[in-house]
Amino acid sequence: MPSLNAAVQWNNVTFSVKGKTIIQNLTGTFYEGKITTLVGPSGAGKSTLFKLCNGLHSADTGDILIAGKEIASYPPVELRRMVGFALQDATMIDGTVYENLAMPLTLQGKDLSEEKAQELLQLVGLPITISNQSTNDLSGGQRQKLSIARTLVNRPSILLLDEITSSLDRVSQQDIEALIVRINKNYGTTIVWITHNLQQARTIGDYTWVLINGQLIESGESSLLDNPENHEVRLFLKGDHS
Ligand SMILES: Nc1ncnc2c1ncn2[C@@H]1O[C@H](COP(=O)(O)OP(=O)(O)OP(=O)(O)O)[C@@H](O)[C@H]1O
Repeated sequence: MPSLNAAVQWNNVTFSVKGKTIIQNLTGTFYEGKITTLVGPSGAGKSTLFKLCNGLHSADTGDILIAGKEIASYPPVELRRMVGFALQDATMIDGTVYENLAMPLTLQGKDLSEEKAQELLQLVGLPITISNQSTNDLSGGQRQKLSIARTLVNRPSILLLDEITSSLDRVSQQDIEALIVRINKNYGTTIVWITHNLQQARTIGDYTWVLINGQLIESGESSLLDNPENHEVRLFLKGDHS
């Protein structure tokens, strides 16, 4: 394997809520500039990993290193800029496309130029003419594209995607998949993508993690999904686990 840098390094990370262990002694790497897909049964702890990764949760024990530095050493604002987060429901403020796009900068007391807004809309495949339209008029696929464009305003080096295509039709899904691959290739952005769609995990991922009961049961190149070594992973892939 060519030598790869760690964008996020997990060393023996454990995290509990109200006495219940949610992430157990997890060690692994999200590689810089690569797409890692994250699969596992419902409740396995996938979204919790993301919250640990952008500072919404703190590990009880173990270390999380981002670009080689302990996560707690980053000021929260810098961490949120470095680590972008897009969710399934693509929450919008009540306002125009432009206002939503500008929001990450507005919150920092900065402006988003018209040129930059247009560049981002074009990048994600939205017509620049919708800039002044209300987000209420957008389709599900358009909202998700806008949500992704909004995370790119801060030029994150790591992008966490939590089931961003699960409520979309097949065509919009493929559109978003192509967009994420484009972002990864054009900007070298490290992508981590939680998905319940195993076909998507296999085709989009360079690497895949299988998380079951808070444990990283198997990880490696995404082709592992064709022939996993672990019995529990085989059961999960057959649909016997969720
Ligand atoms: N704030 C909380 N308080 C109590 N339990 C929590 C909390 N957050 C998460 N959990 C529990 O932690 C476990 C992991 O949840 P998480 O949302 O990370 O799983 P997931 O793999 O992302 O699931 P899904 O695929 O259904 O989204 C679940 O059992 C959940 O109920």
